Amino acid sequence: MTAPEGNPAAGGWSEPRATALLVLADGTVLEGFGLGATGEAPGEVCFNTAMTGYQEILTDPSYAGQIVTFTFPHIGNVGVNDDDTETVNAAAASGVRGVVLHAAITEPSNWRSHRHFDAWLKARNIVGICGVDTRALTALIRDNGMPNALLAHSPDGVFDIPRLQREAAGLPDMAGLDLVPLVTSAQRFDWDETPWVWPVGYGKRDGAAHKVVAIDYGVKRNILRLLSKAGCDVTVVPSTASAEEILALKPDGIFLSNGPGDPAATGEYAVPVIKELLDKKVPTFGICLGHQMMALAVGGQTMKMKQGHHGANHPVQDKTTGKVEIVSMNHGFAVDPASLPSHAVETHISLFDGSNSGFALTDRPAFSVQHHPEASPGPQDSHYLFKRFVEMMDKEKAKTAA
Ligand SMILES: NC(=O)CC[C@H](N)C(=O)O
Repeated sequence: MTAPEGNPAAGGWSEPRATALLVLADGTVLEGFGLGATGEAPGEVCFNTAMTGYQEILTDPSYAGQIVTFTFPHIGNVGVNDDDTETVNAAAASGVRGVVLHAAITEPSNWRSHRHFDAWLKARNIVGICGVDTRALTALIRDNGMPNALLAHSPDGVFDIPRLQREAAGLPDMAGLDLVPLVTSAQRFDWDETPWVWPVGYGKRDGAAHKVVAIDYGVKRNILRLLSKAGCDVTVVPSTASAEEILALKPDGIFLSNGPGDPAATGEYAVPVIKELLDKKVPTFGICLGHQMMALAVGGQTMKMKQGHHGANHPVQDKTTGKVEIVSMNHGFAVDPASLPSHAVETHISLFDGSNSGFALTDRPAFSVQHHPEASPGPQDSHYLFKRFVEMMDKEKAKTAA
């Protein structure tokens, strides 16, 4: 345990007392200092290598059921603001369960900051720990995979360690977990009557708007923003919407969102709907979980990754153009490219490990990517994919008009 400088909870350098523990499923206990909400948070521990964007990461509903370890040591020092939250659905306020930091949170120093990061974590009920050797924890995840853990924060420093170890060992595996119900919207939002409708005129192209139905498996705000900016009228429907309900909205295109958990666990309700929509040849674009579910819908398979991809500087190659893009990634499952049928052509690959990062159908207007083209970790290399989706809808519309 490293006593973080300036942390009042540390009790000075001489006798720091742990006020938080990260208890891994194998019984390993990492001691540190509590921050954010108090209490106990169960989850799968992953690491994220991004140096910026902690607010976007911690409000991305795809992290539901997970505890995020930041490899970057200083997190929280630019505070939090009201604009960068990725959660759209208020009910999904605490997708992520916990946060593991190296250094203590400092006073915010940024002109955009509205709030102290620690107060924000508390308000969103996210349990946190700092003072952890996050390099060692990351190396452990790299070598052994993402472990389940209980993150306990108790300001009085009293912990029942054997119970925490027992409970951590008994947590369910992420593989097989459908976490979409935790984060999806509860009902369909009518285009004209919902605050989710992006204001008319917000970055829209003149005329020629496409009506896009976005299926919300835990959608990120910036995806809706960029769809809107690319010229789409967006209606958000819950993950349980039927193909019939969706088709009744007469969409020019379908968007399949990102989301948490195991894509294969959504096979009962989401995948058959996607299959039906694809069979109707409605132009379709999927991101991350949406990409994985689209692969399942065409008969492909997904698999659990060992350490997953969570970061903001992953190189991906667009095989259709040869171009390399620097992208944000956040996934613990991946599409097995060998399982894809012959009418699904791999379009993108991760240059870190060669894993699949996108495919397109050759017999239907549909494509999807594993990475996050909406994210802007500095580079905005993948924003062109929204344009590609709009051009696909333009083409399909021209076909039906002809
Ligand atoms: N960002 C996402 O949509 C994540 C997809 C899926 N839950 C995974 O971990 O692979």
